[in-house]
Amino acid sequence: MNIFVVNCGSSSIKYQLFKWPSEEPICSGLVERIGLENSVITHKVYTSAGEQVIKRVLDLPDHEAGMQEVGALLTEPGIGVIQNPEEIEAVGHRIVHGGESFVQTTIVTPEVKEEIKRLAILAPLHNPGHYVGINVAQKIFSKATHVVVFDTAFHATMPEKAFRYAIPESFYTDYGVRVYGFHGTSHKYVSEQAIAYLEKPDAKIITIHLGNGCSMAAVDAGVCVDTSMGLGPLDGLIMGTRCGNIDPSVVFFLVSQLGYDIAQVDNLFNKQSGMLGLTGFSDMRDILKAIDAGDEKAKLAYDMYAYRIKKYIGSYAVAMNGLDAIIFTAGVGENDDYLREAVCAGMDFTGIKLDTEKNHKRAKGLREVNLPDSKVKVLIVPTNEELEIAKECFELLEK
Ligand SMILES: Nc1ncnc2c1ncn2[C@@H]1O[C@H](COP(=O)(O)OP(=O)(O)O)[C@@H](O)[C@H]1O
Ligand SMILES: CC(=O)OP(=O)(O)O
Ligand SMILES: [Mg+2]
Repeated sequence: MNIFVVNCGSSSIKYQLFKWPSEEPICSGLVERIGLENSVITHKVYTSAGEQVIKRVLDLPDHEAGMQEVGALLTEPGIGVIQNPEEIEAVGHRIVHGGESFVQTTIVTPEVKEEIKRLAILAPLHNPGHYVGINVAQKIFSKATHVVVFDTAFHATMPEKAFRYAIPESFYTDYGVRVYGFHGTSHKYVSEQAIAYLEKPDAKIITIHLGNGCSMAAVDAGVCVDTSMGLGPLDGLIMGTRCGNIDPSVVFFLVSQLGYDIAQVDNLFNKQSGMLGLTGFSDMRDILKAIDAGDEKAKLAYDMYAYRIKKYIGSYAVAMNGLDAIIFTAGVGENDDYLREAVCAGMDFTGIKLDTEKNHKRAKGLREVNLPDSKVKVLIVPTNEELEIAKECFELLEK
């Protein structure tokens, strides 16, 4: 079976085509910097002779333009991996927010699409892209069964003391106002990889997913017990354009003193804040360049970003009463060695001792970058949300 997986992030589309059940990747790709100048498509075709990489720079204003470009690449003469889009039998879509209605992997129906669209109120940076992604993919892969896999699913195991907010109960019971948590497919995938690597099914692990959106999870014996994002993907860590954890008093101040309306507050916190608000750049590579050029604001923002992660490591280690491993994953977590160093610096009392030399080495795959006497393993585990989604997709269709 050919399973095509689409992961529309806030600024990117990741996609991968798999042969299933052999789990063989046929091609994959990444559309980056959507909505910014010079969007880049990196498309990889896997053959017995090796990997063929096709890179194209073009301006892609939105997810729709990106998806169309991806569809054309799959069948392009010379590099195409299929003759006809009808050869794709299933498409798995990554969906950030399924609200109370959807937690389990589900086949796309018009009702499912409407609910995903409606939930854009809770995930304004993601659900609109997902909705467009499903519609465009349904046109291109019209013969395929389309399936949605939710970011929230892995967090459904959290105990009530972790997922409830300290506001009157009726907001939870009547309206579902609670912590949902996101990036679940990634937290699940990397924690399972680490458990297998450590050969320790009862390991206490903190997963640190640092992409454009950033979140952490406390995973005890394979089960998520807490996570840093909340009702929507805005709480917790400092992100590319999102502020993360902030005192709600700031909202009162913006509204009562500065005359903001709620749409402006939403726009400020989701799109103009985080690293963008602090430095003028949302992409960590631009921030690293600015730091190199002596930009003090960029340096402060980087320190703040790392400091926020440290605080969650501390609280999750205490919440689980122990810690066997921390995992860095996603764009920043996997690639930014200076950030990993900044997070792990001065944490010896927790048992975390980074091997700076190993940490700076460029390498692929799961790797351990702690010193031999570190009580806590420091792991870099490349996430593979696409593989996990294909797996969920296949399991559903098999039933
Ligand atoms: N070599 C690198 N060094 C530092 N940051 C990097 C590097 N490569 C990618 N990133 C950062 O990773 C982030 C995107 O991560 P990704 O997981 O692809 O995000 P998303 O899925 O949310 O779109 C960007 O901020 C980008 O700057
Ligand atoms: C939930 C979320 O923030 O996703 P992303 O990192 O893809 O923006
Ligand atoms: Mg992502």
